[in-house]
Amino acid sequence: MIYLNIDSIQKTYRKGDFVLKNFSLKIPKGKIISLVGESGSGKSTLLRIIAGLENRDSGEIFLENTRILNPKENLVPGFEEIQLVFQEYHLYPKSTVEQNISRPLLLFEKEYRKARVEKLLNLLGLEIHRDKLPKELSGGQQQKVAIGRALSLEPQVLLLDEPFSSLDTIQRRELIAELKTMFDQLGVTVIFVTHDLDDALLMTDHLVIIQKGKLIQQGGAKEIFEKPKNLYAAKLFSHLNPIPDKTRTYIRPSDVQLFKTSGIPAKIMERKYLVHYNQLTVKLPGGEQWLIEDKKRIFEVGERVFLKWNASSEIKF
Ligand SMILES: Nc1ncnc2c1ncn2[C@@H]1O[C@H](COP(=O)(O)OP(=O)(O)OP(=O)(O)O)[C@@H](O)[C@H]1O
Repeated sequence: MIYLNIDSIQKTYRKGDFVLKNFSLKIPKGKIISLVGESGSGKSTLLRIIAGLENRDSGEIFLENTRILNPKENLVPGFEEIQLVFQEYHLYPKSTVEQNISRPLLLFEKEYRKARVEKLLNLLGLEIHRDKLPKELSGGQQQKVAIGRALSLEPQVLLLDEPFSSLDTIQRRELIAELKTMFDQLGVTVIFVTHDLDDALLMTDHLVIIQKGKLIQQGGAKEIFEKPKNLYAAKLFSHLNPIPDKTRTYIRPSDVQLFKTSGIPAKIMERKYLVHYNQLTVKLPGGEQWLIEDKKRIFEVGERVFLKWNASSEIKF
């Protein structure tokens, strides 16, 4: 059943310059999706519109049967049921972790407030930090507090706008894995915005790809990897080598095999030691440069190699 219904949203900041174009997305209750797109593609604008914090030019947002009002229609913009978390934590610097999380609950009964804060401290693994000030926490811990505060009001929808981009890779990956488990336990519906596909996939396998304000493709990661709708969606997953003499046809570096004796000849121009393979830049007879993966790490710069691939791995648009 559709829970969050984003229907034909259009948005311009300047006349004629569409930031969101006819954007529609239907999300079931409790689903976690990752919204992926490059900088400037309209992701933050979309989240602010969903949260009722930004006016849309046309289109509607419904949370079940409740229409999300534009800020201009609402005395106090925003909705308790939909919480937005940004990269900047905006914690109260002179309040402890516990106080930061319980702050939105000031008008609630003491018993409820206490129980809710305990639950979140526990779920977020922050009990031992409860009396610390934000400046005594790591970036990841501070972001957990911000998420705890956003969750204190028991929102139905949590919108995460690149909240982990200031953290280092290891911190970020651990936090995403932890939070994903927590979101599943709470049954909260989540839209996670990122431009990093690895982060997106750690959170969920369900991707929504946005390009220049338009929804390009959505679905499971495997499905999009195997059948990308356009070059942009395909390139999110890996580099693409254009196949000479075949228009708009590409091959992924991971799908090219390297041989010492037969295949398409190429010369190794550059070699980079990456975590899982050596990345080779090779030059084809026509002068095209391709990226190739040498998984056995056996080829040297200057050597000649021969390339082969399965026609079924070619990607055509
Ligand atoms: N308040 C604003 N006034 C005018 N233009 C804006 C405003 N906010 C965003 N824009 C423009 O709208 C476009 C989309 O911006 P938005 O921040 O939504 O993209 P994004 O995908 O979230 O980018 P990023 O990943 O860099 O945060 C950009 O061209 C941006 O310059």
